[in-house]
Amino acid sequence: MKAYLALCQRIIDEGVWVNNERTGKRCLTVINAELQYDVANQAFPLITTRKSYWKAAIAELLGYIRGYDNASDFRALGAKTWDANANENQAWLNNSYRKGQDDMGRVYGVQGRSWAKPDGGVVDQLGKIIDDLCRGIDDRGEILSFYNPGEFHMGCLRPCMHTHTFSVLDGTLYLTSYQRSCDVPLGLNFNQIQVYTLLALMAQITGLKPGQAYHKIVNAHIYEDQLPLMRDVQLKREPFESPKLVINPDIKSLKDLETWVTMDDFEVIGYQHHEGIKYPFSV
Ligand SMILES: Nc1nc(=O)c2c([nH]1)NC[C@@H]1CN(c3ccc(C(=O)N[C@@H](CCC(=O)O)C(=O)O)cc3)CN21
Ligand SMILES: O=c1ccn([C@H]2C[C@H](O)[C@@H](COP(=O)(O)O)O2)c(=O)[nH]1
Repeated sequence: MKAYLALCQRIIDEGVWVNNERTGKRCLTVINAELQYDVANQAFPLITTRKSYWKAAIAELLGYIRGYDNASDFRALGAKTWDANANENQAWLNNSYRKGQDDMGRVYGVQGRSWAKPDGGVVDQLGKIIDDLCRGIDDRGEILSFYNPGEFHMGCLRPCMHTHTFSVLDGTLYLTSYQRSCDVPLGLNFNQIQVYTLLALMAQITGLKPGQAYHKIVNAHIYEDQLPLMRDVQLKREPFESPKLVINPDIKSLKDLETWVTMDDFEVIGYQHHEGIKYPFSV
């Protein structure tokens, strides 16, 4: 939580204004931020200086794991977060690849579970990683990449958190996650939860011990219409102690995650937080 607040303060102190053509807004921007989450010691990085909708963040992650390409599937799990990108962005609405209401196209989990091979067939990147890790194998290429430039034109948004690399050392699983673009007030609140939970879940289903999760961000920004709320409200508050995330221990495989897991299988204990803040969202 301290690292999150330090990044917000750094953007305010050192950020440079950048015009963003896609959203038509200006962003106060810094380059390069590195966060680390201690999954081994269950230090769940949940924001406490405002109410965080952590279940929606985990629902989003579960949707990526399942390879969802439709905002209605995310809604059914408990995340409304893809509604706007699927249905309100004019460039995507005009795109001939869009298959109708709620379609997100070939984004995130679609690439993670069924990356199209040039000679036909698909690659299930996540399935391969889990098979390897279950056998204690780290081939130094346990990489889950959503970043497929050849198919950007077939999706509503390029992935922001685009690559997750898993590593095993002495029976302990590590995760390094890379993010090219980060909406710090809204997106990072979710992305921190997702990086932590992805490592915790992968360790649980592969029988490895969870270690550290390293989160590397390139462009970290605050949109101009979010700045007053961040500077004058959220950053004036004192953080509370980190809560704990409890994951149902019956989740033991990728199949479990794909079939019966719901948000009821996740619980947060001891979440003390300040009042909610509604940040503007840019489509
Ligand atoms: N501009 C922008 N920022 C993002 O963070 C973002 C995108 N676009 N597009 C793709 C996904 C969708 N994500 C989102 C979308 C919405 C919220 C959001 O509105 N969060 C609110 C309420 C959440 C709820 O009620 O469930 C929040 O206060 O955190 C968060 C992340 C992250 N991504
Ligand atoms: O997981 C996510 C997904 C998206 N974001 C933010 C980062 C940017 O503000 C927008 C994406 O815009 P681009 O023009 O494609 O960079 O969404 C995030 O923070 N986390």
